[in-house]
Amino acid sequence: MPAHESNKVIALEHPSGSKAEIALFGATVTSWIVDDIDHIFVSKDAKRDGSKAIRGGIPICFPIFGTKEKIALPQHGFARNNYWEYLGIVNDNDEVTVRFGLKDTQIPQEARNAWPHSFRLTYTVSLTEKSLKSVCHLKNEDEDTFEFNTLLHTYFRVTDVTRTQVQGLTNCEYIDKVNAGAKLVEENEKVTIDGEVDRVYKKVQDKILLEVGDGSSIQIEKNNLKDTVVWNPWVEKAQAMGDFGNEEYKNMICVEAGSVADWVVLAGGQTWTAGQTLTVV
Ligand SMILES: O=P(O)(O)OC[C@H]1O[C@@H](O)[C@H](O)[C@@H](O)[C@@H]1O
Repeated sequence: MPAHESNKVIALEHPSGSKAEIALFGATVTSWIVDDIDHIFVSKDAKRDGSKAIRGGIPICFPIFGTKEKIALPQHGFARNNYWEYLGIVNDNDEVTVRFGLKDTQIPQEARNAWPHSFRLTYTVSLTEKSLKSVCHLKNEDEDTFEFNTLLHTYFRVTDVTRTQVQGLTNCEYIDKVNAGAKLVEENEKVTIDGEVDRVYKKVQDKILLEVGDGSSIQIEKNNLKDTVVWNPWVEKAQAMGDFGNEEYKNMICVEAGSVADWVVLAGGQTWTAGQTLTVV
């Protein structure tokens, strides 16, 4: 991709005034504005030249989440680190939809060697007055079965993370990544943030609610995704990240819908569809 196109962004506008922007790099949603408020966080220090996954927005983790010993891919896989093909916008009265595509032939040979499968990933982002829907369609173009993980790594913009609350995780088992991977059960009715949090909640109900802390809430509804990751880097991790401001942990919370605790198995020739809808309520 020529350098001048490396930060190319597709803009969506709905007749109601809601707006969204999606970067071709990683097909990463970088803005979602409803009633003049941008609900998506992107760091002021995010790299926007294709040299690194965009720090913020909704990067897509695929085909792995985190790192995997046996698969020599960078953390969270290759989908967020490559340019996707722009497949066009469709406008109808109720929603504006854009489509992007990523195939194995579009990713570097090194990544194809690490995860040697033929696939076609189509990603649609639809904007309505109050909602943003993201859907992944994955086709296994091999004859053999493959396994993968995927996750919509959504960074929400908040004014004070200590005032946010996540509702809907009660009684879910979770892996506490800041506690040596301890397996715990969520006992709180609402999850709050007052320190570093990095948890993989398993088998989560499809509708959960993020109370932003200023009176507004965002409903996060996932479809065909089992798990929810909640992440805030807090002080030390924020300082350690080169593409994240030292104080920015106060203004974001990641609530990430995915299937990451177990592999998803997709037989040759089959298609798998999953996604999330965010709605300002
Ligand atoms: O720095 P990255 O690769 O974008 O990852 C950010 C975070 O992403 C979260 O989803 C993970 O649970 C964290 O462990 C990780 O630190």
